[in-house]
This record gives sequence, C-alpha cells and structure tokens, in this order.
Amino acid sequence: MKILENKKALILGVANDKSIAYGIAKVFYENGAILGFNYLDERIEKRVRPIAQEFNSDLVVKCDVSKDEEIKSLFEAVKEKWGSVDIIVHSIAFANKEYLKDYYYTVDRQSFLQAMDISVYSFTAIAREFLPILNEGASLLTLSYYGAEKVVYNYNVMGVAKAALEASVKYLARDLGEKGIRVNCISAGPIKTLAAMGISDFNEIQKISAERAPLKRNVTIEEVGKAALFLCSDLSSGITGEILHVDAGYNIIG
Ligand SMILES: COc1ccc(Cn2cnc3cc4c(cc32)CCCC4)cc1C
Repeated sequence: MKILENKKALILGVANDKSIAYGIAKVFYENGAILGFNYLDERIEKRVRPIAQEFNSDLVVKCDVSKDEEIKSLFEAVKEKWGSVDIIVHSIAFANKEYLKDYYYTVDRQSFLQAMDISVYSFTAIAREFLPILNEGASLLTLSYYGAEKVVYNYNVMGVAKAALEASVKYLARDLGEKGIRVNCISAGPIKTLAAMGISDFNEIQKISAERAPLKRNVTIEEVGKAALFLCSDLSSGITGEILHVDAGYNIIG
C-alpha cells in the first residue's frame, strides 16, 4: 500500500515543471495519489495540461484565487468529479516584483493589498469553501519563506504577506482541528522558479543561502515534495499548525 494510495490531492499553483507545486505533485503521484490541478489563465493552461497528463489526471480547472466565483467553480468541479478531497496544496503567491527590491516602505496600498489577497487570504478562502467536502483526516498545506520570520533584503512586502500566511496557518489549524483536518506549512529555501525569475540578483540570494546553510547547498522541489508527502500523509497525524523548514538548515544559523 503506497503512502497516499487513492488519496485525492488538489494541487494549486503549478505553473511549469520548475514549480514547487510540480515537485510536490510528482512525489504525491509516485506515492499513489490521485491528482487535480488548477491553472491561472490560458497561458499557464498550456503548460499545466501536459503535466496533468503526465500524472494521469483528468481534473484541470481554471481558478484565479483572487476571484471568489472562480474558487466556487473550482469547488463545484472537484465536488462533481471527486465528491470529496483528502489533500489541498496551496502553492500560490503574488507581489508586484518592482516592490521586491529597495525599501519595503515604498509599497503602495493597492500592491500591498493584492499581495495579501493572493498570497494570504486565498488560502483561508480555499479552506472555507472546500470544508464541506474535506474528508476526515484531510490535510491542507501552504508554502512560506524565511523572509516571514526575519528581514531578508528585497523580500519586503512578500515577507509581510508570508508572516500573515504563517499566522493564518495556526488560526486555521485551531478552527479545523476539531474536524480532524490538519493545516501545515513548509518554509522552503530559495528555489529558482518562475516566481523567482526577474527578481533582482536572485542568483546572489541562492549563492548566499547555499554558503550559509549547514548542508552547504540549496534545496530542490523534490525535497520540498518529500516533506509535503510527510505533512500530507498519516505519517504526521499528530502535527498541525506547524511551519516546517525545508531549507538545508539555513534558518538555524545566527
Ligand atoms: C530575498 O528576496 C527573495 C527571496 C526569495 C524569493 C523567491 N520567492 C519566494 N516567495 C516568493 C513569492 C513571490 C515571488 C518570489 C518569491 C515573486 C513574485 C510573486 C510572489 C524572492 C525574493 C525577492
């Protein structure tokens, strides 16, 4: 019996095969999970559909998590196709990249609210909307970054958003615990994904991270996937509200 045999896992935020969500989907599929995907727009759909095929998935739904009606239509599609769901992975964030450099305080109200809406509120909205079809023992998982806990130059408004996301993981864990639903978070090291493209000197961020981290390297999307397998399976049945660092140990260094 594979760890996730017959478990239905909805993976939100695959953009291409470099995505963290792709690494999670691949490990889940290799461990017997049945997968479903969303895509943001037609451009992303072109990359997600072949990935869904690679994982024998026939559940691929458009969902822009900044729109309540698209979260509702995602819910209806999943309910119609699967009836219920065991795992939801939320690997979605957004900030106007022009604010991921220089001074944090330059961020305007609209960009601040947009970063919070997409990167933070969407996880709470998904949890609430899917509650009626979450199975007993279901797991919710989202992704964060060290810039939520300590000031990491350039991370700026994303750091404020991820701090809010990490707090929301704990409040959701409190709310959903009585229903046997666990809510956890992986704080991943810097990984060169589509989101990281165009970030000023991102290569420098990865280089410094690898130099300082105890393992003297960066982590891969597969390593995040393996930790996600643990947090979304019965292996972590006693864990909820947890922020698990998958960062080669970077966070322990003063
Ligand atoms: C230290 O600075 C950084 C460290 C890691 C990163 C990579 N990264 C982590 N979470 C992110 C969320 C977003 C972007 C990049 C992200 C891009 C826009 C969409 C949301 C970015 C910076 C800036």
